[in-house]
Amino acid sequence: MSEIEDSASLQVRLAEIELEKEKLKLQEISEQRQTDLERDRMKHQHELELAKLQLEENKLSLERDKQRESVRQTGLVTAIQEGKALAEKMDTEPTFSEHRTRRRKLLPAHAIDTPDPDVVPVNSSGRPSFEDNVLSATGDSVPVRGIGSTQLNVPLHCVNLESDLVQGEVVVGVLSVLPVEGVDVILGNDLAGVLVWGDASVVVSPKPTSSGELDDLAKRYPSVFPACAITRAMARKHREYGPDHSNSSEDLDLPPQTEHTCAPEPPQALNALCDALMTEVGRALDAFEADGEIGAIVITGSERAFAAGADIKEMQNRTFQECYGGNFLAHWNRISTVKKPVIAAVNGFAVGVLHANKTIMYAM
Ligand SMILES: C=C(C)C(=O)SCCNC(=O)CCNC(=O)[C@H](O)C(C)(C)COP(=O)(O)OP(=O)(O)OC[C@H]1O[C@@H](n2cnc3c(N)ncnc32)[C@H](O)[C@@H]1OP(=O)(O)O
Repeated sequence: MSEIEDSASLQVRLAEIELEKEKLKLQEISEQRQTDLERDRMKHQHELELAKLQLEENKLSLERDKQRESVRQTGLVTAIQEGKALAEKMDTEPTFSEHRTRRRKLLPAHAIDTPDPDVVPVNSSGRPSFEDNVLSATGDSVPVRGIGSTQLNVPLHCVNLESDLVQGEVVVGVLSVLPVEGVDVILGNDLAGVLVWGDASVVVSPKPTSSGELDDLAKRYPSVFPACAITRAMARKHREYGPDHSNSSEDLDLPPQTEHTCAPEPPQALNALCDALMTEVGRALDAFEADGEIGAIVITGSERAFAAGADIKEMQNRTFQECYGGNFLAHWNRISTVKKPVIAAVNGFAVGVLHANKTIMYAM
């Protein structure tokens, strides 16, 4: 073979190889396309399946809603009819709840029969047969105080109630026996709102709940406790109507009261705590503390004001340094060192700074 022929056949071979390579590439691309197409097809089929299932579910749910609505309508009619009959019966036959019905007519709620699996069916007596249908149980329970303060754990059930007070599914605690014969469901205020109220009764002659026995402290300090019980109202009654009309000290067998009046000169309507007044208060406190007959001290003011605070007229010309350095108001501290109980019977304005047992109070 000549060299030219060799070269030509080599080139042909090379061209064939190139061709082969191109063919393989095309095949690869075609296969890839096939795979992509197949994947897309499968994906679309899957989506279609899902859409079909969703449609089916929607249809079922629509059907169930329709059934529920129909049951609700039937139950409502039944409950209204039963309610009317009961209301008529209640009008002629007063029962334990007579006082309630006089104020507002209450109709008992009844559980109604329903094909819905999560609602309790009722038996022929109208009482829900909870034991027969455990599907109504929520799985929860609540502690309830029973007779004699015993604690019961009451299972919670989901029931369908139809009454004038409550409609629809509610969660209730279930007891095998209810305390009132003929009553199947007792509604609390949380379900029935303000339409249900307790059996509050008015006591015509109230009796004190305590035995009237004095406690230990009252026995140890007999003069202190009755004195502490004297209120401003009693003191005023004593002042206004005199001892003859005051039933306070005599009826309670209190020790005699000592009254001390401190009035500034000239008298100030609002008891501004001027120097003279506070000096007089200090003197009275000394005397009361020394008097063994006095167990406690009650400080009161006038009808309009307990006190108008420090006397502004006295203060107005003094500088801060004068007040602070000169122990201005130092004699006020006497009230915080009294060892007997001091009670403030406050009426009207109580302004400024009050010292009481080392506590400083701002009041108005
Ligand atoms: C220990 C310290 C530093 C303190 O206590 S500081 C607190 C000092 N006290 C005050 O700032 C209270 C001042 N008083 C008042 O804000 C008003 O009088 C009150 C208590 C709200 C009552 O008001 P109103 O009912 O309108 O009565 P009002 O007409 O003001 O007072 C009646 C009279 O009491 C006088 N008065 C009232 N508070 C007074 C006071 N703290 N010092 C001297 N006079 C006083 C007042 O000047 C008036 O006198 P007059 O009839 O001669 O004009």
